Amino acid sequence: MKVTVIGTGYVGLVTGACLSEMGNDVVCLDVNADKIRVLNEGDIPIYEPGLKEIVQRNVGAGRLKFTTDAEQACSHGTIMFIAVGTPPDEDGSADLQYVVSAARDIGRRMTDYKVVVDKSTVPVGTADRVRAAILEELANRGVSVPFAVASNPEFLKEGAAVEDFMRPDRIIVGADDEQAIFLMRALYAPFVRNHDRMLVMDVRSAELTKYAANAMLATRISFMNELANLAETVGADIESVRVGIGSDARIGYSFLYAGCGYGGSCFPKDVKALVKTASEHGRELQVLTAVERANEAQKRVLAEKVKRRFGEDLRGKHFALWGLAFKPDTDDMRDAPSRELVMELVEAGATVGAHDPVAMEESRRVFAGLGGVSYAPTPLAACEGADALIVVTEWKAFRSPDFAAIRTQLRQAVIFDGRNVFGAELPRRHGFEYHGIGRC
Ligand SMILES: NC(=O)C1=CN([C@@H]2O[C@H](COP(=O)(O)OP(=O)(O)OC[C@H]3O[C@@H](n4cnc5c(N)ncnc54)[C@H](O)[C@@H]3O)[C@@H](O)[C@H]2O)C=CC1
Ligand SMILES: O=C(O)[C@H]1O[C@H](OP(=O)(O)OP(=O)(O)OC[C@H]2O[C@@H](n3ccc(=O)[nH]c3=O)[C@H](O)[C@@H]2O)[C@H](O)[C@@H](O)[C@@H]1O
Repeated sequence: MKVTVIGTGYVGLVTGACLSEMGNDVVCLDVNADKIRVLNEGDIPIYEPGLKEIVQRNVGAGRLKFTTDAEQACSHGTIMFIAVGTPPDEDGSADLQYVVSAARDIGRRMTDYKVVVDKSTVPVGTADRVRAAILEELANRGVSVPFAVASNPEFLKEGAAVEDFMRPDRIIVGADDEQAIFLMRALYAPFVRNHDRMLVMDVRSAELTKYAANAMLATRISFMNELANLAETVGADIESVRVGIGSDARIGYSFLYAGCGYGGSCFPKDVKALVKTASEHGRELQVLTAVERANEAQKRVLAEKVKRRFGEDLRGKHFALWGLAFKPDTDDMRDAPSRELVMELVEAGATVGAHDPVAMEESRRVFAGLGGVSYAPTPLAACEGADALIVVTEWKAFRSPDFAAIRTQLRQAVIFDGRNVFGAELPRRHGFEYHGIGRC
């Protein structure tokens, strides 16, 4: 099938690459010429396990092309995915300017039937705005071309994006046009071969399903983080509590890890956007408002622990930081808890020596101009001369460290474990003072 993907970020690039891997003829469009140049040179602009190989294979096979030429891209696909960013506006609502601009790009050029698919995470009612923008452009041209607008939200996780796209739990399609539903079923059939996991529903329900999923996951995390803080106060261990409740099949184990707050480009912005959508319709989402507030507070927990231990004035103190990305297996630092932590430490006068397996380049960009942050080539090197080790991201490479070697590097044997990767016992046996999240 001929497919166009507008936007080659985490979602667009994975979508285009995986669809071409299944034999589709895909053209990916982006306004960012640097990204397209990198892609055309056979590299990928993000770190995502397994993606580069798929991109290279399908570019080589001629099934995957990258362009900045809207004319070429918009005349190509029968199915036109919109996978551009929907960042938070100042008031928390999703900024739809890129989605609408992509829709206009399509409307300005389409000459035959298209299924325009919202893959970006967009508030309820956006499909209507996309349809209106396309109709307006067609009217400007004085032509009438048939098209359908469908919603097909994406549920992939960064770091596991290819696996999630190739083996989805479900594929949600919101559409009311029979031809669009038929084409979407045909496109996704290879991804759900063993049993059909495509759920077709009305467009508004599909749009809301995406926010509901992210909001539910964020709620579980904030719930556990609040309980973790309580566990510390009452002398309980949140890890025991996690296993104790996760074993109830009605609850399950997923997304119950307490930590230093959820980050990334989606949970924070999507929770805010859903709260905003509700308020625009005169409704208050009390649970989600609290989820967001709890997460904001949780992102400060590590800095508070450090200050409780070393004092409010951190001048002359140096800290080793393991992990900058908002989660393992990505270089993405959007809304990462490390950002707030580094800012708070540096503002209090401390210096930071950081290590992350892939996000150090991104970090240099994020903290450009901020003094006091240096980078170490290995986790151990980051510990040299530090007053404590702080773990922010649970990369696998951090999970079984050589505690004896770390002790020789640190000035003081103190660990703050923002992701509970070590557990208390092992570091304590090595003579460390251990501060986890919700650990006794
Ligand atoms: N990052 C993730 O893990 C997931 C993201 N989403 C949603 O998918 C959407 C995209 O997210 P990301 O891929 O992370 O964003 P991103 O910021 O990585 O990529 C968006 C891309 O769209 C391009 N773009 C913007 N306007 C354009 C236009 N008019 N024409 C062509 N290209 C244009 C930008 O240059 C950029 O390369 C968002 O709505 C997000 O909430 C959904 C599921 C997972
Ligand atoms: O809409 C999106 O963009 C995506 O958002 C999340 O994916 P992602 O943000 O890539 O990563 P997650 O693995 O969900 O982690 C998000 C944050 O929650 C934190 N987290 C996760 C799980 C947990 O138990 N505890 C916890 O604190 C992580 O450390 C991370 O900061 C969802 O999991 C995806 O299904 C969704 O498609």
